[in-house]
Amino acid sequence: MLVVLSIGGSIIANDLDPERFVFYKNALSKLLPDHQLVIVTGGGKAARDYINVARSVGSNEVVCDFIGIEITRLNAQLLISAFGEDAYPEPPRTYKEAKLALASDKVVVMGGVVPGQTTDAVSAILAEYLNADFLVIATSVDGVYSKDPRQDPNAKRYEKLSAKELVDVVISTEIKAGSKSPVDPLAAKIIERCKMPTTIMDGTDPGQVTDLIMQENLKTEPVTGKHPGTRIICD
Ligand SMILES: Nc1ncnc2c1ncn2[C@@H]1O[C@H](COP(=O)(O)OP(=O)(O)OP(=O)(O)O)[C@@H](O)[C@H]1O
Ligand SMILES: O=c1ccn([C@@H]2O[C@H](COP(=O)(O)O)[C@@H](O)[C@H]2O)c(=O)[nH]1
Repeated sequence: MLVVLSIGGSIIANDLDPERFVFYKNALSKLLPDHQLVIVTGGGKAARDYINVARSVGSNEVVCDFIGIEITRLNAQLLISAFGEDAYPEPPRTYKEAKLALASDKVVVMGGVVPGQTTDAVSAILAEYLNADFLVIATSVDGVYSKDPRQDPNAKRYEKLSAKELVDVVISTEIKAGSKSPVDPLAAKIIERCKMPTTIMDGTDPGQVTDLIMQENLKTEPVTGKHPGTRIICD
């Protein structure tokens, strides 16, 4: 099964703890015999810090985005280092490079591609382009809520959403370098158009991410009977 996994920078790189990269690599390595993996890493705190400085000194949003992209690529390089020989040695800079890299049968890890989007959109576009079987967005929140749960304690968490409903929830997200959202609007629109089976979940425990991918592959139900995160239903 070909899986595209977006790992939020907030999950893997917020405090730049090397253990987080090794923790993720160890968990995901269990998938390698049966899965092809393309991983897209986000920028996390470092990206937001750099973007804030750039904005403060007068950079426009495109320049801020380019700076964010560089940080996401640095995080990709750290994860590549953790995977060692199992990973393609460089983060691809384009979608086409990613497809070529995948032919190596190694784990492909990359960051951002072009301004005006986030790494969520990169992962959704890659999933469509590569005809992936499953897209997982591992982020810092346990699913999609009716509103930002950090701003509104009454926000409702969705276990399932149609792709159209996902678009409606995230469409008002600001298109601004460093913006916070479980998925950006472009990613949601791409998931809708290509009907990509997708789960958006808390990525704090990479073991849960790995378990979910194995269950998806075997078409089995979780032992607990409860699916993690929010499942996007595409019909
Ligand atoms: N409708 C919503 N449902 C869930 N979370 C939301 C919603 N709207 C905004 N958020 C916020 O989005 C945040 C997740 O986005 P964030 O950009 O931090 O994640 P990431 O992609 O994992 O990391 P990074 O952007 O650093 O790579 C949550 O902490 C939450 O506060
Ligand atoms: O394709 C891309 C990917 C990222 N960016 C910019 O980088 C930051 C950090 O990425 P996250 O996915 O949010 O962690 C993002 O906010 C954008 O400013 C980009 O422009 N293009």
